Amino acid sequence: MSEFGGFIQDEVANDELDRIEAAYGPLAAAVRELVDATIRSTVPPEEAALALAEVEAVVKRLRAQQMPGPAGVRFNSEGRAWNWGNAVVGLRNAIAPPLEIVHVRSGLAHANVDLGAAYEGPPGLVHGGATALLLDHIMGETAAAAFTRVTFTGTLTMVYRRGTPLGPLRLDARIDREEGRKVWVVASIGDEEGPTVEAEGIFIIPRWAT
Ligand SMILES: CCCCCCCC(=O)SCCNC(=O)CCNC(=O)[C@H](O)C(C)(C)COP(=O)(O)OP(=O)(O)OC[C@H]1O[C@@H](n2cnc3c(N)ncnc32)[C@H](O)[C@@H]1OP(=O)(O)O
Repeated sequence: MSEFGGFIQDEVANDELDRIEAAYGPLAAAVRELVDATIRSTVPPEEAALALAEVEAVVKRLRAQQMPGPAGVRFNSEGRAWNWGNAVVGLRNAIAPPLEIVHVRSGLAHANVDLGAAYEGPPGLVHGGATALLLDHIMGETAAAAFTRVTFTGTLTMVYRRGTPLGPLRLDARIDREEGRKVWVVASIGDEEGPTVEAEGIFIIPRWAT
């Protein structure tokens, strides 16, 4: 294994990656269910205590073999890249919705997502930090121009026009302009009535990546 700016070359074969993802993807989906069920359950406390013992047993089973730190962003020489722990798109991260981003072309992307009880801020509405999280990520991927370059968020501005209801939402992002190592991206998240949050960001191609 070797590392470039935190991106790790890890020669796991594609068919082995498929096997791992086929097992861990559904596991993460079940943990997302667990998060939602834990928030919304109305079973008596004694029943919750029994559930705790079962969850602790599962944690123990998974802790039997662990990576020493976070999952990182990895790639192999077969052209595959994976970021299983990513907070927005990570296949193995139950905190990630996960967002499935469609890159229409370089610099233009959208995504549909359904946010449930785990993303609540004000009653019935998405937490303002959660909308910023999702927007930051889709904007970052958009700035990266179909993964042909590395970009980091430099400045992010959010305008919250109205509350974002929990439920089905759509995100849109596009590159507005570029100048040297700076890429301006505009984006929005909203429901069927239109945008609820509009964002503008300056994404920087770091000096070390040029
Ligand atoms: C595909 C993966 C998608 C990932 C999506 C998620 C996106 C993220 O959340 S990234 C994580 C959050 N962001 C960070 O942690 C970034 C932390 N900051 C840094 O690493 C650095 O400060 C970095 C990379 C932004 C800039 O560093 P560096 O390359 O040394 O910039 P530097 O040479 O000083 O400046 C280059 C240009 O950018 C401008 N610039 C630098 N920092 C900023 C900033 N924060 N905001 C606006 N402009 C900036 C400079 O003014 C300069 O402009 P000009 O060329 O006109 O003079």
